[in-house]
Amino acid sequence: MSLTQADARTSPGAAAHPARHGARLALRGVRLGHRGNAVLDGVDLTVEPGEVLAVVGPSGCGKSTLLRTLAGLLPPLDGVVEQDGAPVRGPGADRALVFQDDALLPWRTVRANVELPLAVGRSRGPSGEERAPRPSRASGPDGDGQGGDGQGGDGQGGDGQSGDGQSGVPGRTGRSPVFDLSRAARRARRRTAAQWLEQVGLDGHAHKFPHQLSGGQRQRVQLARALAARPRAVLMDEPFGALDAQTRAEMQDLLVDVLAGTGATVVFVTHDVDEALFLGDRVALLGTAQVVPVPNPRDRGASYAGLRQQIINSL
Ligand SMILES: Nc1ncnc2c1ncn2[C@@H]1O[C@H](COP(=O)(O)OP(=O)(O)OP(=O)(O)O)[C@@H](O)[C@H]1O
Repeated sequence: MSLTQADARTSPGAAAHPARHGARLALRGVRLGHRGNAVLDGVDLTVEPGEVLAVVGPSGCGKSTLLRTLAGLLPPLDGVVEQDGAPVRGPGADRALVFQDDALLPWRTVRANVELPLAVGRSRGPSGEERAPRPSRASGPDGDGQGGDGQGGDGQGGDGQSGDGQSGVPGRTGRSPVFDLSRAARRARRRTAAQWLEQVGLDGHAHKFPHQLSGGQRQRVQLARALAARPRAVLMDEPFGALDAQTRAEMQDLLVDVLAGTGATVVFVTHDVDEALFLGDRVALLGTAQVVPVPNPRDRGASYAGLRQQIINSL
């Protein structure tokens, strides 16, 4: 199974954001599975930067296993998993995961959930010291996502109600540069989260808790959280599988919108053939070890009777 270079016209945001490109993900001769039991063998698959690869296949064929292997959560039983030519040896902030299951932290507000990867992804210098956050760019969510990365320590409340959460940091009367940077970073995180929540149509919901949202709204929060830290790859495991048809279509459109400009590479597992044909530049059919290109990705007007049947036959 192999993928070749994606059509540049269909790479989401590639032209709009040439400096921030997606990761190239590759599986080379990979045998993957759980506890020594292979689910798929001899997998050779390359996902090009900025490409959306939809993955379909019969239940139990290994779609989630493939995604977890790409994420670095599951080591391959054999072969090599690479990101930009370097072996993937574990999970990384560069690769965000979005699941069907509600993976939001129920005790954190919507905004605190979106801030989470920014806080976790704090940057440290070679000797472990906190580093200054990079200056934020005011050009929208994509512009300053890293601005909030510089510092963590927002506590579990995560809503700015808690302290800086950094031991040994001087108080207000004795501010050190570290303290000031931390405050700036916290503001940047909050600003980034607010921008992403606006981007996914949830401004006004920032202070709610996940249980106060609908299923579609919770998926929007997951999307905002996944993209807030500007990952170079987004790995999505049936993210819209539990939604009704109309909400699902809205989420597909939203996904296309929010990916535009990020340049992120996307691997999108789905059971829905039409979803795969709408979102994917290509569709990987795990059941038959084929990868088929989609002529007009993300075009609601496109219809592919033959291709659709080929995919259905592979399931
Ligand atoms: N944690 C695990 N430990 C052992 N075996 C597992 C584990 N997770 C999945 N498997 C097995 O690996 C195989 C592939 O599972 P996987 O979840 O990747 O399939 P899938 O294609 O995503 O299925 P579905 O479409 O039903 O979600 C199955 O036989 C499953 O039983």
